[in-house]
Amino acid sequence: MLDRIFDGSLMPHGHCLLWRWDLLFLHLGGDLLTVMAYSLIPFGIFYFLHKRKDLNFNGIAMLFGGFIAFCGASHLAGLINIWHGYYFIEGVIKFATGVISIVTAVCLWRLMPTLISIPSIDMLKQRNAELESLRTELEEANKSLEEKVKQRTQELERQANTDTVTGVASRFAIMDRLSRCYLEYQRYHRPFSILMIDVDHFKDINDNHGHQTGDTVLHELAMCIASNVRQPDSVGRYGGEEFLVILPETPGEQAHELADRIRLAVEAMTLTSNITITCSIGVATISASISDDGLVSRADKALYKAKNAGRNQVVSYASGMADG
Ligand SMILES: Nc1nc2c(ncn2[C@@H]2O[C@H](COP(=O)(O)OP(=O)(O)OP(=O)(O)O)[C@@H](O)[C@H]2O)c(=O)[nH]1
Repeated sequence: MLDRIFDGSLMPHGHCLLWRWDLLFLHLGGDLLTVMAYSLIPFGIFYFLHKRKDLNFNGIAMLFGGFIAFCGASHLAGLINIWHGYYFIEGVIKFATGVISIVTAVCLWRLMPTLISIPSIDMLKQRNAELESLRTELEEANKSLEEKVKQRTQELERQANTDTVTGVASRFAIMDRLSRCYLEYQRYHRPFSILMIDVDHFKDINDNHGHQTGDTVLHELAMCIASNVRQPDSVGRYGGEEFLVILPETPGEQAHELADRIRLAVEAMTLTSNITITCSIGVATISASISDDGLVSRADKALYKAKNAGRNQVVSYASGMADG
């Protein structure tokens, strides 16, 4: 059997071409170029697949590469057979080429729907443009959402920091300011004072004129206090009819003077409800021995003293008063 396969004694193909140089040149040149090309193409395919591992056409590409390689081998056998008669080997190679070609063709047709569904460059460009416009829309929506969140956060912060009845700082905000003043005092030794202001007999206003009027009085009082302090000072509602004023860079004596100015201004105030009110004020100044809470407690003690002494007066905390 092997003898038959490797029997090169059959008539070489060159005899059919009558060994004419022009025919030999055409067959030889054509086959040689084809063999070279058919050897390079499979390598090109394998190199491409190696570089593009994301493509899922490995099977068909390998078949295609194999089919080309076998075609090249057929042409090579044809070349050899010009001088030798190995037609059996050429036949085997041709048959194998035929089989692999048919398999490749069948696989190609089966793959056709997938291949056709691969989007064209134009389709990809159009999809890309659609995605770009979608991205722009999303960015704009995101911007407007961020703006709304920012506005809402500012609004919530404003609500948390502002007392709704009086319009001055809420208890939370004024206590926060006090903590910061205290930290600054600890770090830079900047003195500051506080005033605790309380309306005298405010309960009577509520009882005689109603809660609504009471609210209006609190609002007008807050505005009066705010208009009598400097820009760096802070006014906040400590609770009920009590107001806390923080006076940065203000020693006790100046704070007392300012408190008395406020007291007089409140006394002279013309309220929309035609009521007159007075207030009592406790003054305390920071010192090394106390905390911010201790300072509030001292102002409360001084206020208590002012109330007990007959109201409508200012009392500064003195060391004789017991700390609360
Ligand atoms: N209208 C109004 N009244 C309030 C508010 N918060 C507290 N009050 C009232 O303020 C009054 C405080 O009364 P008291 O603590 O007895 O003090 P006072 O009547 O001012 O008497 P002295 O402080 O001792 O001069 C109470 O009647 C509370 O109901 C508020 O937001 N609005």
